[in-house]
Amino acid sequence: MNQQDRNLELNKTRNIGIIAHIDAGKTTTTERVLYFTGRTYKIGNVDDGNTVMDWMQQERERGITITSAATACHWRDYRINIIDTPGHVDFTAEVERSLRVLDGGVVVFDGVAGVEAQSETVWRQANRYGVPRICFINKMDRTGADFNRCLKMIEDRLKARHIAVTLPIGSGDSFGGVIDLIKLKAYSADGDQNTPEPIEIPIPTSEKERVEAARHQMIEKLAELDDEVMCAYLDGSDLSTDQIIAGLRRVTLGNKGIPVLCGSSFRQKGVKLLLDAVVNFLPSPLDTPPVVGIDTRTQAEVSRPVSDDAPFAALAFKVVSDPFVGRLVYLRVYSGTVDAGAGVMNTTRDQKERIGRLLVMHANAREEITKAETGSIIASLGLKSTFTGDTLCDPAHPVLLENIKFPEPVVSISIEPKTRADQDKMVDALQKLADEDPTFKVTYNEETGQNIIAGMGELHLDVLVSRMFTEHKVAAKVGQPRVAYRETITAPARADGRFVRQSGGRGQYGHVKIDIEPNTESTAVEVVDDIRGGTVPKNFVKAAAEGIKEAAATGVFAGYPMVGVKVSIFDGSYHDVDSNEMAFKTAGSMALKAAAAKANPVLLEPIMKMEVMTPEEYMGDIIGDLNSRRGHIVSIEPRGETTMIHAYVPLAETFGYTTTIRGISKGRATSSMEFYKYQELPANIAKTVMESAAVAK
Ligand SMILES: Nc1nc2c(ncn2[C@@H]2O[C@H](COP(=O)(O)OP(=O)(O)OP(=O)(O)O)[C@@H](O)[C@H]2O)c(=O)[nH]1
Repeated sequence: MNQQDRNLELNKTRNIGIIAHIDAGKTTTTERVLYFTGRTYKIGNVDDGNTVMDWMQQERERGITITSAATACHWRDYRINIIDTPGHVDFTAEVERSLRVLDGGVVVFDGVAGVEAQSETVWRQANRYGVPRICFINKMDRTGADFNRCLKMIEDRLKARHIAVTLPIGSGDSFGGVIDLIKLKAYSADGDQNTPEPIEIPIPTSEKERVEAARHQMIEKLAELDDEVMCAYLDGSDLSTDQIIAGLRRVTLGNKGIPVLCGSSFRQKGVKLLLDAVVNFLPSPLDTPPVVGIDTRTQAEVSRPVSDDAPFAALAFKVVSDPFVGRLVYLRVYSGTVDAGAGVMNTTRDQKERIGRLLVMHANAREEITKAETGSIIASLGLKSTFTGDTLCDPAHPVLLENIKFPEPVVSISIEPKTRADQDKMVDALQKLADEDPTFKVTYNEETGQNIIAGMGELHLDVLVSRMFTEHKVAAKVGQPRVAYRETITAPARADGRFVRQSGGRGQYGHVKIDIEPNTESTAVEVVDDIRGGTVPKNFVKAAAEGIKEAAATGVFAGYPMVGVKVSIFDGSYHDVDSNEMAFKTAGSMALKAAAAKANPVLLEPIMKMEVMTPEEYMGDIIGDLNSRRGHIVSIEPRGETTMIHAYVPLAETFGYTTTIRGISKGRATSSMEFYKYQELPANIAKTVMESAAVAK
């Protein structure tokens, strides 16, 4: 297909994510973007609960973004596909999956709070995916907002080379607009949606010197990072606007520097310049490297060019049960095109699938299309067994792209419906929610007869339980949250697993010898076949390895999954008649249990990285409370009139924390936390946990 036949030239497409810490203003910024790009005709406000992006009832009630809705809009003659990602770490899966499919990111910061811990996490995630970024220092109208402090924090905490391309005129109450350092123009506000230009004002005389210095600094930094700009700079010639933009684009795409803008989304200042920056500096799909996957026929690595003419390959990155249209699967098309109604191959599940309808999503409105092209982000209907992370491709050119990695849940609760009659409805609703959210797991505990749900934090589960009520009309009672402990070993050990039964006719015989040792590098349980001289046939070793893995998954001494263990099966014996795979599976499991018992087993507990922002007067009480929760205070920093406390706290001690700090601070302190790492549980607490695990059995 040539470029003219396309809906839009590929170089005029931007797939971006707006990513940031909770409350930095992502939703408000996205709303303004949608307004200026003409997709919404009324400005929505988060606080009134009428924004377009936060369309789920839950989000409206809580004023937070839970799912990342993909939405398409047009700016100048570019198409921008935006994925709104939530800032709450409990919903980290959303950020992870978005980063995987996006080409560029807009990182929004609160002008007062600056770089917060969660932004550091997201920044690191974005580094991992090599996503080029620009920054937007929002909320410059808030008292205490400080553009320079934010720049310094970007440098110190994110270790990023920032290049300020706009300057604020004043801040807080006197925030009067934004100066564009590239075009050397000042704007008081964005104006309405009928023009792409903001409302221009003369550069205030009092700002002239500062503007000159900042522009000089911008060009100098750019010259340091970009050879072409350096040449022009050394020539002594004045750089043109186009030269500066092209230089900034190269530096951003090369992840060498980060253009930084500022404004106030709420007051509609600086958002149109931000849109210009998105199209000027962030990559089009053509700027990203070709996607790499495995040819499932040959197992060879293959790369697919970013072209409509290449075979179709796409990644499913989100599943939503839409109450009106059904199961929507969001796809990022990496190469080729696909028609509505086409038969495709799901290589992750080795299954044929049929794409029904294709939709471009505009927040909560949808537009039907007949063909999805390379580089697009679209939603499809009709896919029955495609899940988040799956690859869809042309059946004649099968390719498997890397799956999206999600963290394992760290907290679980039991759940039962309020009325017996609702049991089936509840299970169905939970399955639908788990289908949408890869960090939410539903299991049934045979021993207790309870349904267990597990997720990334108390809030995560709380939101899912309320969604079950609002969207699926099932009311449920939940138990106390329980920590997802892990088992591991701290010393090497060796043991035999011997399973022998002799009862009448054919008996059972399985025997393996194993060595186990801790592996702090990984959370996996790795089993290797070290059998020499065929003392045990391969298929029996494989069965024993399966037995070891199964035993490790359900735990060997306290019923929690085992992590970080290396197992080597180095010897054993078999019997010509009595040996079979089942017997070796059991022997493997017995060997692991015996070896683990000798290897100083310990329980690990999840530790959360917590951040509390509080007025100074409550600091003492909050720290006292954190200490009583086995918390470890990492740092205390003044931030304007508030104080930021960083701490590590065991997850088990954080249940109900939001209510506690609300009490201590009369509602003025806020906290956020995210999973940090697993750490050995103190012996006295481990004893209690093991005793209660024994009782539950
Ligand atoms: N003063 C001021 N307030 C703002 C600005 N932008 C957003 N806010 C307010 O900040 C709060 C959080 O804004 P959101 O847009 O919901 O932030 P978010 O980052 O999307 O938050 P989550 O969706 O919960 O992750 C709301 O009360 C907004 O009205 C701004 O430019 N200035």
